[in-house]
Amino acid sequence: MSAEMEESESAAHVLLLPFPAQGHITPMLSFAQLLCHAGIHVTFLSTEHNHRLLTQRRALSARFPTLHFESIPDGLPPDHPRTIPPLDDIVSSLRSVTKPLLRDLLITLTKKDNESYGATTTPRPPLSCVIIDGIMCFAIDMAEEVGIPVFALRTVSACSFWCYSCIPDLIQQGQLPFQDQDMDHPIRDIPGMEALLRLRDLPSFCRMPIDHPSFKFFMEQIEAITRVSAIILNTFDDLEPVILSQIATRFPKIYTLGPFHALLKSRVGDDLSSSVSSLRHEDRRCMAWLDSQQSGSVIFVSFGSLAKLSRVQLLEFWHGLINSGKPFLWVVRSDMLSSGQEEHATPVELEDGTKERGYIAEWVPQEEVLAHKAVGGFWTHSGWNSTIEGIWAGVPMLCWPQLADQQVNSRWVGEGWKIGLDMKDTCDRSTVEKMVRALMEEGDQREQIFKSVDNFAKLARHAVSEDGSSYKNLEKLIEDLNEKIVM
Ligand SMILES: O=c1ccn([C@@H]2O[C@H](COP(=O)(O)OP(=O)(O)O[C@H]3O[C@H](CO)[C@@H](O)[C@H](O)[C@H]3O)[C@@H](O)[C@H]2O)c(=O)[nH]1
Ligand SMILES: C[C@H]1CC[C@@H]2C(C(=O)O)=CO[C@@H](O)[C@@H]21
Repeated sequence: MSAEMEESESAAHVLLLPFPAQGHITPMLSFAQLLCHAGIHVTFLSTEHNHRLLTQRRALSARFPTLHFESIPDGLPPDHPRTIPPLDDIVSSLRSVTKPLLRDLLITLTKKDNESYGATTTPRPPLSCVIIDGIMCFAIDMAEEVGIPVFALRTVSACSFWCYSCIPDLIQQGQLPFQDQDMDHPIRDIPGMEALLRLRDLPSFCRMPIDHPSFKFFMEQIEAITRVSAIILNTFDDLEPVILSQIATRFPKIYTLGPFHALLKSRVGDDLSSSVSSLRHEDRRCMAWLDSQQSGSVIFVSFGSLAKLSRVQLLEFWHGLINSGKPFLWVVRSDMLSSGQEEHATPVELEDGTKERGYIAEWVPQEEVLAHKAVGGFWTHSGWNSTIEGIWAGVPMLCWPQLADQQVNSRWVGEGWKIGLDMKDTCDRSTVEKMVRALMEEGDQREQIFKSVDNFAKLARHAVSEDGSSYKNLEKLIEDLNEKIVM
């Protein structure tokens, strides 16, 4: 046996299982690169559909020889739109089709002579750990059956994760479900955020009846994740210290490694493209448009990869933006309009206002956009990746949350960290105009927000530096994974 082989057999081999959506694949792939950079073998298991869309995977494997991409069917027919929500189709096919196939794969990968498995050429040591997305808990059964330790990477903020974890308590106390109640009613019983949340700030599924399949899905995940050996979070200690200590009362092992994209740059180097995990084609011409704008003048508008707008909402947002008089770069995905909402002619004042001071793109290199000096504000749906990217870039945020954790994040942005304004549950053009002006125009409010986000941006830089918490936690995780090798 060659020396290289011996070395590779003594390394850890981890299987990563992301939930099949952009906001979950991006952090999982950054995490994969961090592990590979430390010499750990990673099998990155995507659904066949997303595997095909990850066009940069060959370049990534060339850069990280211990990164192995594999794919598995999601069980949906080829012509299924795979839009989420709704969750029902994907969740039930993952359980019925993917789960048994995963079991077979785990059995194969844990064998000592699995080197020839799959299309990759670099040999892999036997699998020693599975790290699932924290909402792919069906995989815990399979890993337990095969006898491999399971960790969970939760792609939401610590505050959202904690809030989810406390939902069974709120149900037991009779605070949930709620009906016809004042949405500003305070929720006082989530330890660590006693005076902060109102009913409207709870995860969006709390607005559903508790027998709704999506509510049940989240409850199952909340329960199942308590079985994993460790939790990995894309946050940093100085951002959510109180909440992290609350989480530690229920989850004894937590690794906070965020912001992942920044830790990756700090560990691996600055030449990494932030777009390697993109499932969509990016319109890079927006960068030249930004170059032509004044410093701090542009509001960047992006609602992530899943949010849907009705035509009425889209028009209200558009009117509000135009009426604010601010230059804007807006990501309008072709699948963003809710189905059943036909296209109509666009009002001429919107066409003209956009030509004058707007740029609409299908998808952009968001991290680069946020780092551009022309960008002075970020109107976001408060997805966690966008929020932590916004914090890293030190850009004040305007929040319009829609789904799941976004309701919690936006409350923390507005009232917890005071790094932005929360516009949840409203979308009329005059509110939009007022909020955009408040975010972008000089004044006490903007100054306070800017100071606060700048402070967190500095703390984030410290976290990923050599003596920072995320950097050190990664070292600890690598050490722990290397100790878990099944020989
Ligand atoms: O034009 C764009 C728009 C977005 N992005 C990137 O796409 C990701 C979007 O992630 P996120 O902001 O978290 O939004 P979603 O795609 O909506 O993510 C889902 O997954 C997240 C992680 O679990 C949750 O926090 C969100 O609520 C959930 O909707 C980010 O990395 C963005 O940089 C681009 O690169 N270009
Ligand atoms: C479509 C949603 C299912 C749960 C995911 C989520 C989470 O709590 O992890 C947040 O928003 C969406 O990405 C997912």
